[in-house]
Amino acid sequence: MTNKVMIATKNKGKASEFATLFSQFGLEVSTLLDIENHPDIEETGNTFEENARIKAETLSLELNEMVLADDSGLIVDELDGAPGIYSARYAGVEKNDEANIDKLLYEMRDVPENKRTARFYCALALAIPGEETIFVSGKCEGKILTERHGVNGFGYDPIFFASEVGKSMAELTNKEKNKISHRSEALKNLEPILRDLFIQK
Ligand SMILES: O=c1nc[nH]c2c1ncn2[C@H]1C[C@H](O)[C@@H](COP(=O)(O)OP(=O)(O)OP(=O)(O)O)O1
Ligand SMILES: [Mg+2]
Repeated sequence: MTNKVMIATKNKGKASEFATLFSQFGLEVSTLLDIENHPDIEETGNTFEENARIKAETLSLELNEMVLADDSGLIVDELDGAPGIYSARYAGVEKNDEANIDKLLYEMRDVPENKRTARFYCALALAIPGEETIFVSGKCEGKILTERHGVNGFGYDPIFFASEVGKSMAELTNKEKNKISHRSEALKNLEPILRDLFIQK
């Protein structure tokens, strides 16, 4: 077994977090960003898990190797769970973080502090050729801020107040975020499976 994990993502923020997280296991990561001109894999599912499955299995079939995929997003209680699986395209244009934040701040403009609860959710799918795809998930509880704080991270991080640390996600270093994030919690749940797969035999 190689010491590389292929991740079906084009998101640089995720790629960087996974690189740090997997380095703890002595594993390196590659992503769709390393494959020249790879087309986007369309997310046609109705749940985070379905979309993670589509991304992982599509690339796994194409490469005939094990592939991990992450489908994640922000769930806002006052907005009945929106933007949810549509987080990346909330403002209409695909993957425009600034426009997505602006839209969310606008939708939440009249919502008082005690009703601004939200959570990040991450579904991971691990597709292995010839085997059933494995799913794990993680979440991170917080609140939607009324303006941007911090410059680190990606996506909605500047307006997500992480309750556990009392700061916005974008005020955390990559290492600090990895201690509390939905993504790291999901990966912790995958750890025993990864150990089995990568154990030296
Ligand atoms: O830790 C996070 N901190 C801030 N924002 C986050 C985080 N995790 C997910 N998010 C947001 C970004 C994007 O608006 C959506 C993910 O959408 P999602 O389809 O899973 O990822 P994506 O399209 O950016 O990359 P890809 O599908 O190639 O993995 O949720
Ligand atoms: Mg996506």
